[in-house]
Amino acid sequence: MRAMLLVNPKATTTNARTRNVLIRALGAAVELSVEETRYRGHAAALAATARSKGYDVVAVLGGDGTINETVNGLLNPVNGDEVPPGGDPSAGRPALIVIPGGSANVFARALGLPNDPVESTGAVLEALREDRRRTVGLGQALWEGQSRYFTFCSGMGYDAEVVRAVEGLRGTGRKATPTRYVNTALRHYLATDKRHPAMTLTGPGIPAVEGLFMAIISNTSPWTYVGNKPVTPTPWASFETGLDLLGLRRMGPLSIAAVLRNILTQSEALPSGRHLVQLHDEAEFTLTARRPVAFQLDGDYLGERESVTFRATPNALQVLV
Ligand SMILES: Nc1ncnc2c1ncn2[C@@H]1O[C@H](COP(=O)(O)OP(=O)(O)OP(=O)(O)O)[C@@H](O)[C@H]1O
Repeated sequence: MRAMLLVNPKATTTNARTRNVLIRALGAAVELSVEETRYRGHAAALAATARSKGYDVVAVLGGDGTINETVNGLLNPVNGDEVPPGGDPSAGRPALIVIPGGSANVFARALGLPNDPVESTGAVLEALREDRRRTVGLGQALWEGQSRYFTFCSGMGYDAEVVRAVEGLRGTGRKATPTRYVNTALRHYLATDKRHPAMTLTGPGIPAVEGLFMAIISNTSPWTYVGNKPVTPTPWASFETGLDLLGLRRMGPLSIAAVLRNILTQSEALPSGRHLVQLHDEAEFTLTARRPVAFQLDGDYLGERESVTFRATPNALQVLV
């Protein structure tokens, strides 16, 4: 079995020691080549190369950003590999292995891996030995002629504004800790527009909903973690179903407090409230906005957008887990 290991040396919790442990362990199990990512977007290019060269596995040591790039590289179409009708699209792509080396590691943890690179290495070695694969669906966001896949979530509105603010802080050298996210979210709540909702939700077979301030789009649950605590605004979302959505039509302190109480304390029940909009297991929907609204995907800020379509991509990848 041929595997390419992609290491982001700049990811928050990746260091030379875990990198070496992983290289030794994986190298004993498969024919391994190792690549370090050198710049933003490099993981996507390397993963696309691994796919076109017929590698069986692409392993990633890094955070959710590097995993997102890798997945997008793996899903790039390669000439002549169209899936026959009824075929399994995941079968023609290298399988994915993830080892958490970032700050939040939501994708790895949502797959059930321990949030520790050495322990996760043990778990994926066992999966390799037993050829234990899970086929997962992905989300896809499409806007202005562009598209990008996401592994766990996307969002428009307040949560994307918080992602943008944290990215700004990281640009000044500060790390993205859970405390920094929470503090930034609290501070930014005072600044965000709580009076003029901009978004409308539409989709095939979905009654149009106007007046949304923010929307969380999920491909799995949890949406994120605060430390070890899962945060579950869309508790029914899963890698095996279509996309879920939680939209907010009010941003007042009481409405927000009720949502926070729900999503921090309940893990299985849907958040309740008349100001909430919920979708479960949908194939496609679109958010349009009457002014540009902040947009994020797998925790990566992608600018302000006026219309984004979200689409489920079933059976996109096999993950060794
Ligand atoms: N050598 C590099 N120098 C600078 N940036 C890099 C390099 N390699 C990859 N990147 C970029 O770093 C970004 C963040 O990396 P990654 O997601 O792996 O770690 P993280 O930010 O610590 O984790 P998380 O996404 O969980 O917060 C990625 O989007 C990737 O494009």
